[in-house]
Amino acid sequence: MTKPIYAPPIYDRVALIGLGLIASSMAHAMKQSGLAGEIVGYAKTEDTRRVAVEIGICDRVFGSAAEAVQGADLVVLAVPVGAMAEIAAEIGPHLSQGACVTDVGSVKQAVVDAVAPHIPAGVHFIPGHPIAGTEHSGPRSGFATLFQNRWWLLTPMPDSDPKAVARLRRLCEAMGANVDEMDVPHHDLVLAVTSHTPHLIAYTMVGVAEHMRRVSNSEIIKYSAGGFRDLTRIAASDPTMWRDVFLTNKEAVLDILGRFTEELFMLQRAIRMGDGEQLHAYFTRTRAIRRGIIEAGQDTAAPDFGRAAPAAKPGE
Ligand SMILES: NC(=O)C1=CN([C@@H]2O[C@H](COP(=O)(O)OP(=O)(O)OC[C@H]3O[C@@H](n4cnc5c(N)ncnc54)[C@H](O)[C@@H]3O)[C@@H](O)[C@H]2O)C=CC1
Ligand SMILES: O=C(O)C(=O)Cc1ccc(O)cc1
Repeated sequence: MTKPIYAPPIYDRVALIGLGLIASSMAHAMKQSGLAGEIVGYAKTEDTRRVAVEIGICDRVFGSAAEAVQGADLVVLAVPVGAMAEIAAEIGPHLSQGACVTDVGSVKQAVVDAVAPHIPAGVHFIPGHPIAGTEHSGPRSGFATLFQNRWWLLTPMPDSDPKAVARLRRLCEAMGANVDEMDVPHHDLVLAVTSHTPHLIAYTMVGVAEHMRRVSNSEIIKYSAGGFRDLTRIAASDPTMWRDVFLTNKEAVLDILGRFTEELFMLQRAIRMGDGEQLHAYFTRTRAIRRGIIEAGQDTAAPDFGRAAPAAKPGE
């Protein structure tokens, strides 16, 4: 039998700030492959801290972020984007020299603006974003394979130390992700197209169904066909997280939403005019995009991840 090869951990002590879906998935992935010497955590509530120790995602937990980051060589900010500034201000004076601070926020410019001013000289700040998730939240919703074959975008600062970036890249890759580097404004525009506006459309469509009093709620559940069902999964995503995404990536989302509305009006007109040729040509182009995603091996459907993971208990 071949012996497993144990590589040394990439970081000696990782501090996870916020212990929800992404932090707990990172913890599971790091534990599984021995990527961190020790994992410590901070969560706002006593209940979440207790769960984190109970399910083994943290070796130690702290009641303040300031305490949790002390002595850590990697600090991961895994809270909603709107909470980053407050956390960064709290941890800034307690960061160790040479440590790396990263985050997993879905928007990057707002995080850079919120966090960078609080990072002292001698500490590396390398923002990041795993393009992987589910509609679940809380410490129990995480699982080790979440990042497998998914993109993890890093948006290093212009003066980021290449060695610190390479080390963080190594961690993301060891958790199964493919890593790309991108500049911050480009990240926010790309994600507005691929993630943020689609979520808004899902929220809207489910809202429309809810407002249609002619169709009772029981009928919506009973007859929900594939398309609507998929949208309800997305529309079940965490309200705080998504409120923050739309408030902080406002310009890019409004830009894409404007384009979306123009296309929608164009399709609406084609339907009214009975222009089947235009509808067929349009749907043929969109089908090619879907096939391209599958050929690129990027269709690791989130609904399966959701089913694989136990749902979080309320309040976690
Ligand atoms: N859920 C997803 O699918 C993905 C989320 N992200 C990003 O990851 C980050 C974390 O998201 P999840 O892990 O999904 O969230 P989650 O809701 O599962 O966990 C968030 C954690 O932050 C804590 N928290 C919230 N507000 C706080 C505050 N003011 N101070 C201290 N702690 C606070 C919560 O108590 C919880 O422990 C967000 O910035 C989100 O944009 C990135 C990729 C995917
Ligand atoms: O659940 C899904 O389908 C997602 O789209 C997950 C997701 C949510 C937010 C992100 O910033 C990245 C990925």
